[in-house]
Amino acid sequence: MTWLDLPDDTLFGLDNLPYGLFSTPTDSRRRVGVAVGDQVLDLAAALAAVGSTHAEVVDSGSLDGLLAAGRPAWDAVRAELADLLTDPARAESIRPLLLPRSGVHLHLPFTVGDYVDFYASEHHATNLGRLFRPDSEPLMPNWKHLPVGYHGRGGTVVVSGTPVVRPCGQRKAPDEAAPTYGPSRRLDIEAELGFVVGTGSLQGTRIGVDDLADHVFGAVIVNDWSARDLQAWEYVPLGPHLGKSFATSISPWVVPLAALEAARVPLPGQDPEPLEYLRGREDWGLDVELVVAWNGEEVSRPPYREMYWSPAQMLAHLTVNGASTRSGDLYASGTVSGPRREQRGAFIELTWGGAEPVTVQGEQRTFLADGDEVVISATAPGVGGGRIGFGEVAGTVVPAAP
Ligand SMILES: O=C(O)/C=C/C(=O)CC(=O)CC(=O)O
Ligand SMILES: [Ca+2]
Ligand SMILES: [Mg+2]
Repeated sequence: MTWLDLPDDTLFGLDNLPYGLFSTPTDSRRRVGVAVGDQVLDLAAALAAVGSTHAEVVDSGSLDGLLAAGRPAWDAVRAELADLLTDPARAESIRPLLLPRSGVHLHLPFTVGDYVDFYASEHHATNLGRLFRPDSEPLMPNWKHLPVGYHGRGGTVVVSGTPVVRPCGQRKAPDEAAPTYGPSRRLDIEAELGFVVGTGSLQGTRIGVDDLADHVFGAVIVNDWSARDLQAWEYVPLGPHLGKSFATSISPWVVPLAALEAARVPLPGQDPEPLEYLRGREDWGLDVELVVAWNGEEVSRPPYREMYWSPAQMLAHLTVNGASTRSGDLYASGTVSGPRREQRGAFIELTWGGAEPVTVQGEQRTFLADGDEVVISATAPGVGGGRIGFGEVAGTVVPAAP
């Protein structure tokens, strides 16, 4: 029991305790915070107040220090947090270190290293295959043998709330004779989960499929903004490039892996059986439900539990060739889509390439217009039987640069 006055149905109870980076209007220092109820706890100050040896590691102006500190430190800090929020003797010293969340500004919580995006939803991959390659089998022959992915652009990962400038580039519709240059006419979203690497791995080594917990610190919601017209023209034969590299938004709270234990579910099933290096004890999926709101109206609920490849398989595959990983690396699942239309995590699927508009605030819509706002939120079962929240990742489209 906590001495805090938390509503029973809070998505930010003691079973969650996600980490972020905040400043306030009167104090511009960037401080690591922990979301609890509708408040944020100044973590370094709280750990210092209880004489924790970990106070310094979280006092570096970002989550970088804690990420690099490794699993024993992550577990210890979480245990200390649970202790100081439940021990009534701590209430007096900790209470002043809690601020209303509504009054703080949230920043990109860690320095993003390398960014990889997978393609782990069978439903999404099948839909996109049909839309992009109508004359071929929707799934390529490799798709059920390895988690398909590509290396993205870590430097353009931004925190929720950052405006997204409509990208320009080469576009060529199938009925056009030649490409033209200009603002994307088919700007889209991709609702995904992202996994944050805390402890990296050396070049020439690999991370085993059972070793996820030694490396992954936690998870965020990702919106992988995608310009479908740029993508369709540029992607053969090397894959996603400028159509996806202009902005990728993440939610400001990193939900620790420990908070997701009650959300673990078996994978929907893999056939054929994957190769040995992709088979392990950690082959769980996650029962995370995403909600996509377009200009304030819910348009879809992508279910993460439907994902074909597990977070552990994606990490094992990412390093199986000996590629190193670094603290702050981010790998995303790929668009989360379920079998039903209202479970699709990208508008290109939801509107079937623009042919079947959806009604948003009374208007028939296909791709994103300037001024549109997309908010993706997510929740999961919590350890205590309730639910935990990831918060949200929001972004508003602003007109292309002149
Ligand atoms: O199938 C294609 O050519 C394209 C696929 C995507 O755009 C999806 C992607 O970036 C990975 C994902 O988010 O699932
Ligand atoms: Ca993507
Ligand atoms: Mg709860």
